[in-house]
Amino acid sequence: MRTLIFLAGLLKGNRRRAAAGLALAVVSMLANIALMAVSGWFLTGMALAGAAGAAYNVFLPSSLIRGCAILRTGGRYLERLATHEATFRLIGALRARVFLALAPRLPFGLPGLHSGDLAARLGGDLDSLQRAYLQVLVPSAAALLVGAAVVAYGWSLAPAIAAVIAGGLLLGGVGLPALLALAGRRPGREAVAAASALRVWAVDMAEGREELAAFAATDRHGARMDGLQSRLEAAQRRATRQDALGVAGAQALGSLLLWAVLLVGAPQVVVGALAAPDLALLAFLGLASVEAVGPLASAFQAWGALAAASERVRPLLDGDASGPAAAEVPAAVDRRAAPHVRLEAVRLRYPGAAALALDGLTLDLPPGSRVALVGPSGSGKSTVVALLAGFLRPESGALELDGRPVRDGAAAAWLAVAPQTPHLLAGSVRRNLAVAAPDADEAAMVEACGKAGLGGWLAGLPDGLETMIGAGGRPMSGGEARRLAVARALLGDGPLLVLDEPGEGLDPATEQAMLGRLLTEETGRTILLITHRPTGLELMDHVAVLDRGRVLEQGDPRTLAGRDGPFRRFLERSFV
Ligand SMILES: Nc1ncnc2c1ncn2[C@@H]1O[C@H](COP(=O)(O)OP(=O)(O)OP(=O)(O)O)[C@@H](O)[C@H]1O
Repeated sequence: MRTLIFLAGLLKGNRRRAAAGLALAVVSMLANIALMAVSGWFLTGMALAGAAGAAYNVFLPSSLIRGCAILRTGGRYLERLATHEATFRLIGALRARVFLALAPRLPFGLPGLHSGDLAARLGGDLDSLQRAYLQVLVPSAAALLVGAAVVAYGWSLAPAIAAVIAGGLLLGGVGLPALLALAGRRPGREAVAAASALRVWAVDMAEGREELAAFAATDRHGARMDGLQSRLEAAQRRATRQDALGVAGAQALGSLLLWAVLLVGAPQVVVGALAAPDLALLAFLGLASVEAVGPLASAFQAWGALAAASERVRPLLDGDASGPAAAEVPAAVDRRAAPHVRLEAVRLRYPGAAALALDGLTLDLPPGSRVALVGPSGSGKSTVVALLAGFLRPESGALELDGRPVRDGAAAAWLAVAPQTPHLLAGSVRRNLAVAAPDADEAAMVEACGKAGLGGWLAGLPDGLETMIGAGGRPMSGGEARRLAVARALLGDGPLLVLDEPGEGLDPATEQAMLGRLLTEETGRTILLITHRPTGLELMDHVAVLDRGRVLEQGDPRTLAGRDGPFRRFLERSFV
């Protein structure tokens, strides 16, 4: 039921087109059934008239037959157009909805979800859902409407025969499909689960190939993938076999229904209660009406895979409600001037985590200030950045901008972040830098690289800014990638500059020089430096020592260095 409500909800905004598709499906089905029934009636009537030597008006039935044939062909064509159009719109809207719901929750909002699994949900599962309307909703609704119309018409001619047809349709439309659906549930779920697991393992195989080779685990990993592939194929084979059984069952049912109608109707013809042409009409009506319920077998069968896919896609959309809301940014902000940012007693937990990552953290970032967050690994430094960027939402406490509590992510409008593990786009150095400043010229890019400590690296590249990096390009060390991210942040005009471990991979002297340059040249910007190294901290206005999500000590670095406290111990590399 939940699946049905979910699927019906997907048609929102597309209901008129979907209803038109259904109406056309009903019309073309009825035209096909009428074509068969009128033909049977016409041939029998003509044969009887011929045998009796009586005159017979062929014009009305033949034009009816021609009309039905045209209606059936035209209706089918238009139905295909309408239903496919509705399907493509549905899947387009669904993909956009899922993506928009996911975007703000990545990278932290989907705990335990492997990227391969996510890819499977965004690929195969969404593809399965696109069949919901075409393969399940339209055939089911059409079968109901057409079946009711056929039985009602049959009832007006011979109630007993109509009851036989109704029984046959129920058997073919409910009994047989329900049986197949029950049998198809397991293979359907198994196929979805195996396809998803296969993707997860394939992604691991591709991304972790070096580790797998180093531990001689490639063959084992490959064997596991072979096993999953066999499971997938076995589930698909079983599903196909059941599909074929469904089609064969529906055809056999049509023939049986024809005979059953003749058996029940013949005595009525003999006693004169029913005209022979009408019996022929009803027999063909029974045979042809099976067409309406035939697709239900595969519809019910597809239900297993569909229910599994909708269960897997629904949680992605749950983010609509639970993920961070769009940042609340005042309409007229000057994005060149940093606001006064303050974190007030923020308590925060990662989705699904038991422990608090920030535990009552208070931090002040006045405009133009240079603030450092220091502390051991896991103390919560990068979490502060994720909070400012709006990826995470505080459990309690507040993020304040210019003294006003705001919803999470509002500070992101002013941010320029050089993250700890930056993502490099596949493309040139220029393309990677242009992400932050599409209009920056070559001189500005070279200058930013120089400031970030990448001047020598860039000068040593024969193709300079056109050097290809990222996936398939030139490999960069972790430190180089991080400094490229610093150059990118410097090129952007966000006045709230956040540098997460920018000196990693540099020797202390080079790191000191780079930080010194940044801090003296980037005037006017607020700088939040995140580090677990002591280099350059004496250049900061303010440092906060973090441990387990709490500030142990904060203040002017020169004052704190002279005091026997956490900061002094941190400088002495004994941590707190
Ligand atoms: N995605 C996540 N899901 C759950 N817990 C997380 C996640 N990321 C970090 N944590 C936890 O939150 C706490 C703070 O992590 P954070 O990355 O902010 O530390 P850090 O001080 O930046 O560490 P490092 O110096 O190693 O980068 C740690 O206990 C960490 O295990």
